[in-house]
Amino acid sequence: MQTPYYLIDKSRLLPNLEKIAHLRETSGAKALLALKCFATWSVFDMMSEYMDGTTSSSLFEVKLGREKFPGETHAYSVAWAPEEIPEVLANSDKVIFNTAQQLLRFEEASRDHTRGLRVNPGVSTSGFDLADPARPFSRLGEHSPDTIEPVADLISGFMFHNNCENADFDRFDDMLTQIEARFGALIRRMDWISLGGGIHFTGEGYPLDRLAERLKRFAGENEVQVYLEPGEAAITKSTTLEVTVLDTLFNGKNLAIVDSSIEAHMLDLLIYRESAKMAESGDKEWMICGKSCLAGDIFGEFRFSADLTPGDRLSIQDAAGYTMVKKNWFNGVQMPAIVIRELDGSERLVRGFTYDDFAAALS
Ligand SMILES: Cc1ncc(COP(=O)(O)O)c(C=O)c1O
Ligand SMILES: NCCCCNCC[C@H](N)C(=O)O
Repeated sequence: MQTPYYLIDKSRLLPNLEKIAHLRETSGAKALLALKCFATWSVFDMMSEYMDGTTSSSLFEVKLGREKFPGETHAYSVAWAPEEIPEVLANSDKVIFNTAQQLLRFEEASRDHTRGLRVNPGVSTSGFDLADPARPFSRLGEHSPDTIEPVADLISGFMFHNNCENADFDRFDDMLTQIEARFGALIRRMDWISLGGGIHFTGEGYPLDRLAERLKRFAGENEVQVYLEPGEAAITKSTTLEVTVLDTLFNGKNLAIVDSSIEAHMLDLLIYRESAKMAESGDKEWMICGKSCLAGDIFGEFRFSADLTPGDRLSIQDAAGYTMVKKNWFNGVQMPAIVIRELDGSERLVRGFTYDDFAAALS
C-alpha cells in the first residue's frame, strides 16, 4: 500500500466499542458518536452495533449521521442559520439549541420536534484553554438557571459538555454533583440529559463500573434518559498514520523528513502543541519532520533501534481523533488515503485522494 495512509485497525477499535457497550448495558446510558472527532463512515457499520447513533456540530454532520449511521441522530450547532433549519429537522431526531434566543427564534419552525438546550455549568475539566467549554465568556450554552427557566417548557432535554480528555472519574463525579446542585430543579423537569463527550472512559484503568453506577444513579434520581457523546473515547488508539521516510539529514540532530505533514494530516497536535506518538524504542534519536514548508512541521522526537534511512516505514500512533476530519491540502501535500484493517487482518483501501481532489477543493 502506498503511503501516506491512515490505517484504521478494527481489532484495535473493538476494545473501545466493547467498553462502550458494557457501559450502556450497566448504566442505561445511550452513546452517540461525536462526528466532529471522527466521521470516517466506512467503519460506521461496525460502530453502530455498539453505539446508539451520532451527534453533530453542523448541518452536514447531521446529514452524514442520518445517512451513514443507523440509530438516533442528534443535531447540535453553536448557531443554526435560518436556512438550515428545515434540513436539520428533516434529518434529526432531536435538535439542540445553544442559546435560549436560538430556541425562541426557531420555536415555531421546530415545534413538532424533540428539542433541547445546551447548558454551560461553568465548571469544566480541560488542560487546554482552547478546548475549555467553561472558559471565561464562553459562548457554549446558557449559563444561568434564570435564563433557562422561562424556556424550560419548550424543551425536553439539556446537553452539558464540560469535559475534555478527562481520565479522572472523581473529578467527573464532583462536577456532576455541582451540576445537580445548580441545575437539579430544571434537570428534573426534563426527559433526557446529554453529558457530552470528553470522558476518557475507554482508557487503561478507568473505573468503568463506578462511572456506570454514577450515571445510573443520576438517571434514576432525576428520572431522565442519559446520553453520552464520546468522540475520542470511541476511537482512541485504533488508528495509525503510515508514512515513509523520504530524506534524512543531520543538523545538530538527526532529522528524517516523511511523506506527510503534521500541519495537514494531524493538525490537532500542532494546535495543542503536543508530540505525535511512536511505538518504537531504542537508543537512536531522530526528529520526525513533515514535508510541508512550515518550519515547525515536526511530529516529534523519538528513539529507534536503528538509524533511519530513506524508504523506512513509520507508524504514527493514535491517529484517528480530530485528524481525518481536519486534514487539509496545505502545500498540496498528498492527502493520506484511508485503509481499513479488517478483523481477519486483511487490509482494504476505502478512499484515495488524487490531484483532481486537490484541484476540486478550490476554483
Ligand atoms: C458537544 C460535544 N460533544 C462531544 C464532543 C466530543 O468530545 P471528545 O472527542 O473529547 O469525546 C465534543 C468535543 O468538542 C463536544 O463539543
Ligand atoms: N489532545 C489535545 C486536546 C484535544 C481536544 N479535544 C477536542 C475538542 C473537545 N472535544 C472540545 O470540547 O472542544
